[in-house]
Formats: sequence, structure tokens, C-alpha cells
Amino acid sequence: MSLVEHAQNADTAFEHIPIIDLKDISSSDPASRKALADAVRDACINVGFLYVKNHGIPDTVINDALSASKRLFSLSEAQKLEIDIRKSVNYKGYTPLLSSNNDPENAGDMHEGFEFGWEEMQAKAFDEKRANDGAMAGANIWPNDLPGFREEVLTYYHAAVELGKKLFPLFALALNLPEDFFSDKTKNSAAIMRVLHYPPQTGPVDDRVIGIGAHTDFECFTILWQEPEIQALQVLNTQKQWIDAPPIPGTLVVNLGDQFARWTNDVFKSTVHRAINRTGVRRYSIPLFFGTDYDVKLEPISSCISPEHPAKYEVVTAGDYVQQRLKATYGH
Ligand SMILES: O=C(O)CCC(=O)C(=O)O
Ligand SMILES: [Fe+2]
Repeated sequence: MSLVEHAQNADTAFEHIPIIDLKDISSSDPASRKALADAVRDACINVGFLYVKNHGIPDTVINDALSASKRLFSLSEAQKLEIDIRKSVNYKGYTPLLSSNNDPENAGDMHEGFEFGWEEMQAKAFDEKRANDGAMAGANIWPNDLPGFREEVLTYYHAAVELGKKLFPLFALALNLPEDFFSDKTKNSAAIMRVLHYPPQTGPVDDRVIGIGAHTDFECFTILWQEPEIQALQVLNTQKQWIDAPPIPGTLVVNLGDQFARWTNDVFKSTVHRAINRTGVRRYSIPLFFGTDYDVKLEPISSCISPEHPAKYEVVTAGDYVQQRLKATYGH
């Protein structure tokens, strides 16, 4: 069956999000990699969300990033506003509560966050991996007086980038492409990381103000760590039902975004999701958004086009696309 036919027969009324074991992701046996890619293809076409286990990011790296982000969010408002994202030309820095709005029908997202992109652990004056960032060019902004923060969150970033570099070949295989299809399109790690803090919402709640309003992500895929034991994330199926995506110990969530929808002419689904924290306790999460390099054009893959399924999207560079979406989310 062609990819287009597979997508036309998709079962998108899912009630569960599949869990996929990545133990064979670097297997020397092509048949094992192919079996893994088959499972990934089904998840990408039917659901657009999956959990991955055996992802390779050590617990210590996760725990250090979590503790760093807790320290950041417990700084005073004045300290946090020193690194306000509105002072940055390229959407790096601190986003206060209610300053972003992911769902245009809503009145603001009930979370605060901090956002940064690629940087070598030992910062370089000229970082060749950022040389072609186009619309997204510009350095990260780091908090003052927060020892260890940069190292701890960057360590997580680099570990997740290693995982992301293994996932691109797997997605390529799932699209019946050579495994290195994305290699020359992902040389520069155009990955954006956020650390997020959702205060608990108790008492009467305005449905137009939730943790993060209904949205799709705008890169190729997102790797999301969520705080254990706190249910907040929900995923929308085509029956318009919100399906819970609780944290599952030992896993990360991987979901597809709109860049992959463009690369695949909607064969891979970029699925709407939201988060609502009504648990009575604070919640932290860490998404990392992976795109193709900012200077690469988002051109549909030929096997995802047919006479009955013609190309749907205008071709733009990844950088222009991401910048335009960030502008809509942050309103500046
Ligand atoms: O915090 C979460 O669980 C979801 C975050 C999210 O969807 C996003 O940042 O795009
Ligand atoms: Fe999202």
C-alpha cells in the first residue's frame, strides 16, 4: 500500500497512544530497524503521538534539568523579567504567565516558560551550526545569578538532540525513504527547548484560560518530558474526544508537528493537544521541538503526493515558518 493510501485508510479515532520501544533504533540488523519503522509509521499516520521507552536520556540528566527549571521559576518576577522574551529578536528567554496564547479562541496560557536554542556547551564566538539561521538567527539569553542553570538545561538539550538525531532516520524509514534523507537537512540542530511551569488551577476556572490552549506544534516533532504522576496533557482525536496522555514512567512523549505535516502533505498527522493542570499541585514539563535547518525549504516528499492527494502547502523555509508561528503565539 502506498503512503497516500495508508493515510486515506487511517484509523484516527484512537483512544490510546501507542508505546514504542526504541531498543532496536541503532540495531545493525536492517529487519529490526524496519519493524520499528513499521510501528512508527502506524503511530504517525493514525495518531501523531507516541510514547517512547528505552530513549537513552539518563534520569540524572532529567532530574538536573527539572531542578534547574524549578530554581528559575522561583526567582522573583523582577529577576525573571530581566530575561523577558520580548527583549529578544528571536524568541529566546522568559515568557511570563498568560503572555503566550496557543489557542486564538482563548485568553492566554496559564504557564510560564523559558526558551532557548542550539548552543555548544563551551560557548563559541562563532558557532558554525548557527551560521544559516536566517529568520531565527540570534543568541540565547541566560538568567543572571543562577549557578548551574545553563549547564543543567543545556546538558538535557544535548542529550535530547542525540535522541532526535536517531529519530530522524527512523521517521525517514517510516516514510519509505533512505534513512539518511534528513541528514543534510538537519546539520545545524534547529531545535528549541522550553522548560515550562504550570501553576495549579483551583476554584472557578475560566475555560478560556488553561495551562496551554489547544494547538499543534510547529516543528517536525517534539520530545516531551512530563512530570511524573500529574495528568494534564490531552490529545484530540478525529471524533473530537480529548484523550488523556498521562506521564508513563520510563517514557517520553513524541508528537509530530506541522513541519512534518508539510513534508508529508498531511500523511503524518500533527495532532491538536492541550494541557490543563487542575491537580492542585505545580506541574513542570520540558518540550524540545525539532525542525529541519532554518534555511531548508519545507518541500513535500514525492511519495506523499498523488493526483487524488495533490500538494496542499505553499513551500517556505523552515526558519520563516517557525518565526511566523512564534510571532502568532507570542503576539510580538
Ligand atoms: O506541557 C505539556 O504537557 C505540553 C506542552 C506543549 O504542548 C507545548 O509546549 O507545545
Ligand atoms: Fe505542544
